[in-house]
Amino acid sequence: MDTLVVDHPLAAVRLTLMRDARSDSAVFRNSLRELTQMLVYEAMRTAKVAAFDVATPVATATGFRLQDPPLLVPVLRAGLGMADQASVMIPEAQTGFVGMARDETTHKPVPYLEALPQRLEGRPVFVLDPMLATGGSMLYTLELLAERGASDITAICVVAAPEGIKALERLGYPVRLVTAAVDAELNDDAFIVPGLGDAGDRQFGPRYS
Ligand SMILES: O=P(O)(O)OC[C@H]1O[C@H](OP(=O)(O)OP(=O)(O)O)[C@H](O)[C@@H]1O
Ligand SMILES: O=c1cc[nH]c(=O)[nH]1
Ligand SMILES: [Mg+2]
Repeated sequence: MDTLVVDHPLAAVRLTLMRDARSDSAVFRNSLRELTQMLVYEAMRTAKVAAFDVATPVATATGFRLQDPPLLVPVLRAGLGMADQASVMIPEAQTGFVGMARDETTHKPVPYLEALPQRLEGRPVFVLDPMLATGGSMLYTLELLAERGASDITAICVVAAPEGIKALERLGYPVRLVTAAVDAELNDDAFIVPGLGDAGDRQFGPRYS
């Protein structure tokens, strides 16, 4: 799988604030927003543009517009904290939603929301979820997207575990990964180590199912 680790001092500083257990939810959310800006910027580096003439006050210049703005798909809850900033970066983008929560015993995702276009052939999709741990939640999302014909998918994460990356590679979905870090491993609770804890709880507090 094509994996881009965004290794930049400004990204590292935001990631550090997110990792720091002393950061409160306001600091955590703000750091996630700022980091999302950098991840989306890098994810869009290879986006196709269409050229057109634009009149400056002086002469004609070549201007550019995005040829195929991606569909943004935040995975609730934690991905919600990335959605607004991704839309700021790509104002032309539309947004679909997927919601799921891991069962704390089995670590398998339990879906509760699916709001996506019926057809996604030829349309780039950016899945927004800060955490790729076992990969179960991302795989479920990729399945929904592939069923609708998506074949150009970018998973934008903050921290990825090797186990999750391997799971994505094993199933061979048409996906590339953009992340701020690849961490060491998962612990017995399937949390990423060192990770940053529960990205949903750290933004919003405990989950009420
Ligand atoms: O790779 P996986 O093992 O599937 O774990 C990753 C998932 O866990 C987190 O969500 P969580 O289930 O905690 O829900 P939340 O966002 O509501 O907290 C995270 O945002 C991912 O969606
Ligand atoms: O470390 C982890 C693993 C799954 N979900 C999280 O929010 N954090
Ligand atoms: Mg959570």
